[in-house]
Amino acid sequence: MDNKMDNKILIAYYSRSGKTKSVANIIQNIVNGTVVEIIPEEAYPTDYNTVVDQAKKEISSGFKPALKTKIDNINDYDIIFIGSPNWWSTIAPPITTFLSEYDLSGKTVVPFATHGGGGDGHMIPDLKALCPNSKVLESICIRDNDAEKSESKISDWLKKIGLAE
Ligand SMILES: Cc1cc2nc3c(=O)[nH]c(=O)nc-3n(C[C@H](O)[C@H](O)[C@H](O)COP(=O)(O)O)c2cc1C
Repeated sequence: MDNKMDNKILIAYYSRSGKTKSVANIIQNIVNGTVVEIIPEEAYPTDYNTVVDQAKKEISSGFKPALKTKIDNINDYDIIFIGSPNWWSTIAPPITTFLSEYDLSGKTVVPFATHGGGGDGHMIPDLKALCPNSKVLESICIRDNDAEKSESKISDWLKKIGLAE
């Protein structure tokens, strides 16, 4: 697959503290495509303990925060990378909103995640449940402190799943 020829790749991510953003940018450098940051209308608190508490409540109640980010042309994309930090072993609520707002049926979805030591928990089954009619490729999960220096790992993964040469 020559991704540099068709620009039908979307790389959508949520990142509160920049780690998932770094991974998104590394992916973009390799596969090209359009990077879109998923921004909630209300930013999450910068204080760690406050956001951890808030996230716990949001996740347990299934809260879907409104998004500032709107994608008008989602149907232009065939391959959609979706990046999230691990929050309480699952995807961050803005990603839950994103997957609920956009119908990705028939598209190829490529999850990527960052974590603080717990790996990807149940992020992938939770994500798959929100896009049941998509083809979900093998994901990658990067430790937060390794995000900026994970180029070769990311490149190997992209080759393995057939999205890089
Ligand atoms: C609200 C919250 C919950 C988190 N829960 C987990 C967790 O359950 N397991 C884990 O390994 N890391 C957890 N982390 C750490 C983040 O997944 C990790 O630092 C991630 O790389 C942050 O990504 P970002 O910089 O793109 O926001 C949590 C962080 C936050 C803010």
